[in-house]
Amino acid sequence: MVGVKKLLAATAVLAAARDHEQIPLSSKPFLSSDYSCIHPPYKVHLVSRSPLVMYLEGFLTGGERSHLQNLPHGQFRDSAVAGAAGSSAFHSVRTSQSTTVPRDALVRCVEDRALALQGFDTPPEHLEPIQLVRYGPAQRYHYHTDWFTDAAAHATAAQGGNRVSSIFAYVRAARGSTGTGTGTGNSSLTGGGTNFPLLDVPLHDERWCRFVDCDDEYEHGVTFRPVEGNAIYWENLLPRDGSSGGGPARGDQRTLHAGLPVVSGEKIGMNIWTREAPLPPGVRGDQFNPFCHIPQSDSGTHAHTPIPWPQLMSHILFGTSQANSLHSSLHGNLQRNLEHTAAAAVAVVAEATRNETGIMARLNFMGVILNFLRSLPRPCLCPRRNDRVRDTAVAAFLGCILGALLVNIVIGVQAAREKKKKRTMGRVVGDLGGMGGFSAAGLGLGGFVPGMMGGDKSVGNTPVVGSQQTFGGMAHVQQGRQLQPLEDHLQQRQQVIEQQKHQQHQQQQPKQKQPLAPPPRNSTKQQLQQPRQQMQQLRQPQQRHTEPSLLQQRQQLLEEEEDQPLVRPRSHPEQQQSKASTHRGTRATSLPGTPRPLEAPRMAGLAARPATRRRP
Ligand SMILES: O=C(O)CCC(=O)C(=O)O
Ligand SMILES: [Fe+2]
Repeated sequence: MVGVKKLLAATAVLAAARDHEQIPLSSKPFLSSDYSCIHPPYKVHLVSRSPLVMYLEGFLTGGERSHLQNLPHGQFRDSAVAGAAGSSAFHSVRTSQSTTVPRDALVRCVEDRALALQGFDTPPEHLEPIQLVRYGPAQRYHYHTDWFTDAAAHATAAQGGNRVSSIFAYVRAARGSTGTGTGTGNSSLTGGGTNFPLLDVPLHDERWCRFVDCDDEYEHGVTFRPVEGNAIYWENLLPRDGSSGGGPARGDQRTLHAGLPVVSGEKIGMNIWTREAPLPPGVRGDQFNPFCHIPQSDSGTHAHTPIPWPQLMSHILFGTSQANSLHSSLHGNLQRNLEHTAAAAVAVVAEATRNETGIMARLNFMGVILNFLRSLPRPCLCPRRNDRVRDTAVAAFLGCILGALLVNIVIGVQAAREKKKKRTMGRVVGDLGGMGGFSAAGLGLGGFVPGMMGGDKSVGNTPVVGSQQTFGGMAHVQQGRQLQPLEDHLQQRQQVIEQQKHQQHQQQQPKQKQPLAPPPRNSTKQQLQQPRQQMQQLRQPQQRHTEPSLLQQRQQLLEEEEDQPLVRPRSHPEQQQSKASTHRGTRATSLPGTPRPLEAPRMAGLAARPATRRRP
């Protein structure tokens, strides 16, 4: 027993040291016990009623932003998108990097805010783990929807259904890398706006220009400028009107959007996605994992209240009364806190068999293993990457076997001295099996089994079922034939723009080439109205078209356009800044393969057209 106690003491020191290490420096202030969740008085501005889009001014506090900005760089991985048949894939449609955020007190505070925004009825289990996405120069996220277009693969009832809503918040919009920690504003970020091409909202008031690119063409929909701390909220699914026949809710195509390329500087955004139903156990990372579990207080705010492990271990080692008190002190959390329940059970059994020294030693050692596993740093047992879960689980398992061997050798030596060889050998074999099984069970609860079930469900930034990446809509890009609805929208939209530009081009032809009667006085209005009517048709939800088209074509056009930015006359210095801030030149008007219109008439046409959002 003396040896075991020494082992306990060593374990305590090791665990305490690791517990200390696990908190990154930048996170300390927010993870300390005196952190309290205070929601900022953010303002809500309605952008669109249908689809519901709201602009949230000041959604994140400065402290929250700097905490999120200072996450270790290594945690960001190349973003993946949902592939066909439920797989995920890395694709040029998303060149940014992303990571999920550990659910510390600060992150849970932001989660609570996101839930409160959506009413008080959405349980936290509907929230996907919060995702950060980081863009450097030239990085972008092409047009996509956040709702899963391939619902059968990503949005079954068992997977929590589809994404009801999205909140995209600007965590950082500044120059340089987050490593410098100088997230002081967005003065040096250019590009990186969030564009909703199918949003049909006339934002005429000048006050919008702080948040949207007022200099943008009407046909481009709405481009939100990346303003630190602000966020966009939108609803992804159409209201159920009976036409879905009790089937899955349909996604709203008007929520198509893109993260436009960053030209210079760095942008970090944050995705908070809410599902229709609770996510399966394990996806949120800390719900059914006894080693990672953080109980929820009665008030609904999350509180991390584990019993210090040395205290827990002393309960296990000494006597029933402590075990009982431990049991009662855990009463409120029993159902959610399997770890403590298991430890208490070990203590109770140990107490009941106190007279049997051998059994006592074994049970105690099991308690030690349990507590040792529990005392390991959370990134170790609740790692952010699934492969680390596996590695750690395997390593811990081997450690347990070794530990069991050691104890049994000690017991064996003692027993041999007492000349009870036969009995000892039986006990050694029994101990090995028992402890190995116990260790496996503990590890299973601790993350191994959740990691195996359904692939990757632990918190992490590797491909994980429906939670760790932006999957929405990107199955379109993977499989051409699935692209149809959104492609069609984009192609038709492109055609409308094309047509409009063509008309303008015609109008700009020298007079001698148009010897016929001058156009009626309202011709300009007609020109503008016709495409606008067409655009409005496009923006109707659920409109289906059958002509084939390619989303990539539009992306190629955008790239071409960025390579050759247009110089346009600007009337206001703020307009120039606004334009520069999102790097939105006029979009190309021709399909790939067709010659680009000549620059001069195109510019002349643009100059003649009062189609920007900003009104005089
Ligand atoms: O970066 C942006 O502006 C938008 C990002 C986005 O839509 C996403 O991550 O799903
Ligand atoms: Fe998105």
